Formats: sequence, C-alpha cells, structure tokens
Amino acid sequence: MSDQSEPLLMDVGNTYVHWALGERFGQFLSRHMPLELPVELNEILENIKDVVLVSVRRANVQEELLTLAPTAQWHIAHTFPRSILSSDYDTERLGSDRWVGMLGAVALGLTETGSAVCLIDAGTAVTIDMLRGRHHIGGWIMPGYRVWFDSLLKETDMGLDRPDSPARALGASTNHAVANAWVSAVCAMVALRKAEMPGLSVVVTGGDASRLAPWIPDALYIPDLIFQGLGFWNQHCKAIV
Ligand SMILES: Nc1ncnc2c1ncn2[C@@H]1O[C@H](COP(=O)(O)OP(=O)(O)OP(=O)(O)O)[C@@H](O)[C@H]1O
Ligand SMILES: CC(C)(CO)[C@@H](O)C(=O)NCCC(=O)O
Repeated sequence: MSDQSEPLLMDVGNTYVHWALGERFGQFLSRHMPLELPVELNEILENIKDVVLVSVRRANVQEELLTLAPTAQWHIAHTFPRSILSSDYDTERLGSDRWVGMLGAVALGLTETGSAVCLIDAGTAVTIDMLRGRHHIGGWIMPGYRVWFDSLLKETDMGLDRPDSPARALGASTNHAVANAWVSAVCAMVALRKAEMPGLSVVVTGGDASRLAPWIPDALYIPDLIFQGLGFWNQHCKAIV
C-alpha cells in the first residue's frame, strides 16, 4: 500500500520511464508498446491519488500511462511560469524534461549562489543547459552515450562494443576511441563555457551521468535532479498559468 498523501513522480524519457515515490524508485523501458510495468509500480498505481508526470515521448505513451490509473489525478508538467524560470531559448520547443531539470536546480538553491550553472543531463540525448540565476541563456543537444555508438554502428562497418567506463584519455582501441571521444566532447564543451564564465557550477544527471561526472572537475552528481524538479513544479508552478 502506498502513502497516498505524496504524489507518484514519473519522467517519461526516450529510453526509460523513471519513477519515484518517497524512498521507492525504479525504471522501465518507454519504447516497447504496450508498456511493461514492473509489478511494484502496478501495485502503486492501484492506490495512488496523484501522479506528476513529465514526458518527451509522443502523446500515445502518455495516453497509455493514463489508462493504468484512471482514477488518479494526473498532473502533466508542460507549462512553466516565466516568473519562476525564464529562457532565451525557443520556449515553444524547449523539452519539458529540460525545463524540469532546471527547476530541480532552482529547488536545490543552485541558482541562488551568484554563480552561473551548467546543467548536463546525459540520457538518450545529452543536453547541456546554462543558467544565470533563474534565467536559461541557452544550451546544446548532442547524442547520448548509446546513440553515439549506435550512429557509427549504423553508418560504418566498424564492429563496436560500448565500454562500461569511458575516459577522457586518447583511445588506444576502436571502442575506447569512440567512447573517450564522447567523454572528451562533453568535457570540452564544459571547458568552453568555464573559460567564458569563471566560477561556473556544473551539475550532472541522467542515466549516463556516472560515466561523465568523474571527468568533469568539481561536477556535482545529482541523480534525482528531475524528481527534485517535478516536486518543485507540483508545489510551485502547476497552479500558475
Ligand atoms: N540499466 C540500464 N540499461 C541500459 N542502459 C542504461 C541503464 N542505465 C543507464 N543506462 C544508460 O542510460 C542511457 C539512458 O539514460 P536515461 O535513462 O537518463 O535516458 P532517458 O531518460 O530515457 O532519455 P532522455 O532523458 O534523453 O529522453 C542509456 O542510453 C544508457 O547508456
Ligand atoms: C532533447 C531531448 C530529446 C532530451 O531528452 C528532449 O528535451 C526534447 O525532445 N527536446 C525538444 C527539443 C529541444 O529541447 O530543443
């Protein structure tokens, strides 16, 4: 039985759906339809009153999720008050997961320190977003670790296996040449921003964050940043249109 007073938080990404309820959390694949939910989550959905969801997938994934708990109140994070977080980006297109990740930085007070913040979310895609206080000044999108390999596998005749532990050094094998190029690309992008913004704080999150964080000096590794952001959106943004 779940504690019905707190909402179930869900982040529907391009590869995984991540969920959290208090101390409980998990993930399942978002790309296989119909969705195959873990038993624990199905049990939670039978009793839950509120679900707070952010999604970057097509509407049909969201619709299928909604049918799994028809009596629950679903709160979908897709509007973001500019009074709380503004952006120079094309806000019609800025991914909801990026907005919510940045709200996670706001929730943790990282935007109030006087230093600019560089937020790296290493998932299916890697997004790198820059914040000055509660203002998003822009960002970058590049392939995530798996997609980086998959694109070369598809377009070349190289045989490739993804190493578990990529590094920033030069590669001495095909696999490490590709893997280390990915780490080095992200590190170089961060170094570019740091050169322009001394004192920049760097935050790393997402499924591949643990592969990157050791190579970025002074990076803060915050695995649950998206859930911090979803909780903040639910409390402070949902009611503001
Ligand atoms: N258990 C796992 N099995 C396979 N890959 C994993 C696993 N855990 C983490 N990863 C890595 O994490 C990446 C996906 O990250 P994450 O779960 O943050 O993506 P996502 O939220 O689905 O993507 P996005 O937020 O970009 O839409 C995969 O590409 C893979 O490299
Ligand atoms: C970039 C991704 C795929 C990262 O999950 C997502 O945020 C997205 O689909 N964004 C829309 C495009 C944009 O943010 O400019």
